[in-house]
Amino acid sequence: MARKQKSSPGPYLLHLEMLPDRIPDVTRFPYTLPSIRNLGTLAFHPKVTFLVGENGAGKSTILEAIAVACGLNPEGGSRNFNFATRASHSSLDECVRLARAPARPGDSYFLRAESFYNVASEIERLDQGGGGPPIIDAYGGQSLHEQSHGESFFALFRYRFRDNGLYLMDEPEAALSPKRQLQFLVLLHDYVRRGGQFVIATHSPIIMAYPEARIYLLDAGGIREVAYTDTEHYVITRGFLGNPGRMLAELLDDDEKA
Ligand SMILES: Nc1ncnc2c1ncn2[C@@H]1O[C@H](COP(=O)(O)OP(=O)(O)OP(=O)(O)O)[C@@H](O)[C@H]1O
Repeated sequence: MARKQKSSPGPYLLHLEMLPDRIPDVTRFPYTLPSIRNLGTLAFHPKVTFLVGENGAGKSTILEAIAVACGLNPEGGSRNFNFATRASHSSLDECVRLARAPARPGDSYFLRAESFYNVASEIERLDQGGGGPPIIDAYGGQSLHEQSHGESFFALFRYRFRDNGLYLMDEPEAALSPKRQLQFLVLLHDYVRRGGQFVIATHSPIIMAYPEARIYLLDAGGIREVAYTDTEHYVITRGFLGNPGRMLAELLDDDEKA
């Protein structure tokens, strides 16, 4: 009988490489997106890789392809989840190659903020079936549906993640207050020290400040690495908070716009 390989600290993912020969139709989604057309090779940071960019730039599409290539459910969850509530995910996972390091993660999980509700429902459905310890115990024991959106996210980060884990997260900040986003950074740092590797799509200027990370910006030109202080998220937030009155006056000056 094959023995389960022991987990060891990351990194687990080295790079993602586009295989242009496998693209079925360059005129169709997702290959029309500049970030995907020009994906080339995306080298992961050994600890944390951030994907940032405007709404619709293709961050979720790329993260989903990484998740599926890792054997995770495109709608989110651990390897044990295989529910599907929507028709299909993109075919991008079939047109990329994921280069892996020799180390094996002891745990992997795909958090999609947009479908975390469905993950919570699936946990309840599986736990109603009985047999074995309740899955919800790994999330702190309290039904995720009976907690606020932010509390349930935080229960996942705090209780469910493990040492030597590979974690893919799509907008983990979606439900978190600024204070909880700071606490998220503390947890992130702890999991990184315990061997974890993360790939995170985010709009949060707080979360993307994590220092042991690489930031990739997806835009009309494709994908490129950027410094934290060069991101629009940092520049716009800093400009706004530095002088909200001035920026509001510029934005809301009806006379000038009319
Ligand atoms: N199944 C689909 N068919 C056609 N177009 C799609 C499909 N799914 C997503 N798109 C489009 O592809 C683009 C990229 O979507 P994606 O969700 O990857 O963006 P994103 O960078 O994660 O955006 P956001 O920051 O808003 O979450 C969007 O313009 C979206 O409308």
